[in-house]
Amino acid sequence: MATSLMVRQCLRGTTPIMRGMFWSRTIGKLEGVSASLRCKYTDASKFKGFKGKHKAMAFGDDEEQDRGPGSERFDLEDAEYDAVVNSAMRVQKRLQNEQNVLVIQPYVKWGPKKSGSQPEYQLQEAEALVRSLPKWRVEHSLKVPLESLEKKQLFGAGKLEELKTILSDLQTSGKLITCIFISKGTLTLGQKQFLEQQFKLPVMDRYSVVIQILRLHAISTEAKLQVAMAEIPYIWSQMKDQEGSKGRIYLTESQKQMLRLRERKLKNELATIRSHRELLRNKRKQKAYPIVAVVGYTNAGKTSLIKALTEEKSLEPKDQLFATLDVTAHAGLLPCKLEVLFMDTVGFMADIPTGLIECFVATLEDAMLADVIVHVQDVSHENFLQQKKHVETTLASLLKSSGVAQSHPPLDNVINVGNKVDLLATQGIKTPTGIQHLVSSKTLHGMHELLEEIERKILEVTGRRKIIIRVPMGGSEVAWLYKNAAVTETAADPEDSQRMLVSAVITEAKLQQFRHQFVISRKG
Ligand SMILES: Nc1nc2c(ncn2[C@@H]2O[C@H](COP(=O)(O)OP(=O)(O)OP(=O)(O)O)[C@@H](O)[C@H]2O)c(=O)[nH]1
Ligand SMILES: [Mg+2]
Repeated sequence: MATSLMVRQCLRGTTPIMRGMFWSRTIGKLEGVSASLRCKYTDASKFKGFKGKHKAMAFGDDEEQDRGPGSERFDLEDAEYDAVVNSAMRVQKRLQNEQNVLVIQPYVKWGPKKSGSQPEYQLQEAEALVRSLPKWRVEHSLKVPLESLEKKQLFGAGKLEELKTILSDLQTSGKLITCIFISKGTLTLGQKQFLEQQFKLPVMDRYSVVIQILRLHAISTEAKLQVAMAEIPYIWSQMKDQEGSKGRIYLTESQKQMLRLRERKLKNELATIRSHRELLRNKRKQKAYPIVAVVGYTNAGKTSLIKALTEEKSLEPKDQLFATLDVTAHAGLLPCKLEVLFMDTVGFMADIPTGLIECFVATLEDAMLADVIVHVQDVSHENFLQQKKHVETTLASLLKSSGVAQSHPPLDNVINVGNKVDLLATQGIKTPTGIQHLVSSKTLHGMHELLEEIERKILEVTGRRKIIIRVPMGGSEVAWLYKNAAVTETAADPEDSQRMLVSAVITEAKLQQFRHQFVISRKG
């Protein structure tokens, strides 16, 4: 049901001939794979052996597939909840409006609480978060050194006066600031209320800005549920603060009950989706499609790289943080013509509160169970080494906490790829330490070499071999090979007109089976 629905959806816009081709080639072979159209690379010479045949498949963009058949629908729209989340996050209603934002990046100058990232880069990232929201723009931004980020009112009296003067100078110089983004994970409700009184403007923290972006970018049911789930710890934390510091009750008993019920329902719903996802994963494993997960820091070019590797036109890279929130799979061909699935994933980012990340961890399970992981890094970014470190540390801890590490080799199946090489000075580019391939998803530089490396790694980790085998013309051997291996080429045998040469990629186990069935039994 799920497959046929998705296939039907994906075939919209294709011609009858294409549809015919699709049904005959795909059904019973690729589970849940969508439209397959031929198209050429702009610079095909760079892609020897990779002719551009591809298919795209999006796990997570089909509701039936997301949820599993027969599951009940959970309505995310709830006026009572909206009232609660709006007051906790403050900005929902203003999301559609234009905002001129003053970005403040507080940072600890010395001591153990000093962040690993330099404040310049943290500020750049904070600005990029604001720019990821349509109609929001950075009117002014500044870094503020502090002794600690844990003070009750965040800023001391002197610093606060300084900031108020800066704000009033900006207003008098004609810059109309409409809200203040303090780029710290979470501000307590007390801090927010105090600062809003002082600045007479709405104040947002990193958690609430990221949630706004995620809400906008969530497309699939799973992503929407995950974002809804990610909001709940934030509301609880804001409520706790209000009760603790002021002794007032921020949520009524019925609102608390509503929140608990919503949390429970979301958990159940996500659990159902995840068990269905696991089922799909197992099906894919049975079909023996090797899987290449593409991971990396947000905006590194993961989606662009997959688009370049698969020619999948529907993929839309965007200059926004957290543009991709759904794990999607896109079929591509390796130079040996073996079909593989490239999985696009959610980007990583430093200084994101744990409550937020946790909701997206399960989405990354598919990536963690992949045969090969391509770690895309933006080598044109000044801070790319720090970004690399952040992704590696997070991936390693995800592997450990999810228990995947026991069943899967630790990150030794990773290929480190440096993307956006076209943005580096052309003279004397040196491959940075730890990077195996320098590529440009824009100019397609280095793509063929990368595909060859992916192929080498895939064959190694999945125990597959490339073989050329001589079989009787039209015999059952050929049919067997088509069923059990990836046949990449067939040709007439120049030495024997009764035989043909079949090139195939096959696992060692299947090769043994072939020998047993056709070579040994014939001898016997
Ligand atoms: N110049 C240049 N720009 C690139 C290259 N690869 C990607 N970009 C640009 O970088 C931006 C981000 O690209 P995406 O592919 O969306 O990045 P992503 O890693 O998928 O980002 P998220 O999904 O948000 O985590 C887009 O504006 C791309 O056009 C490249 O090789 N060269
Ligand atoms: Mg993306």
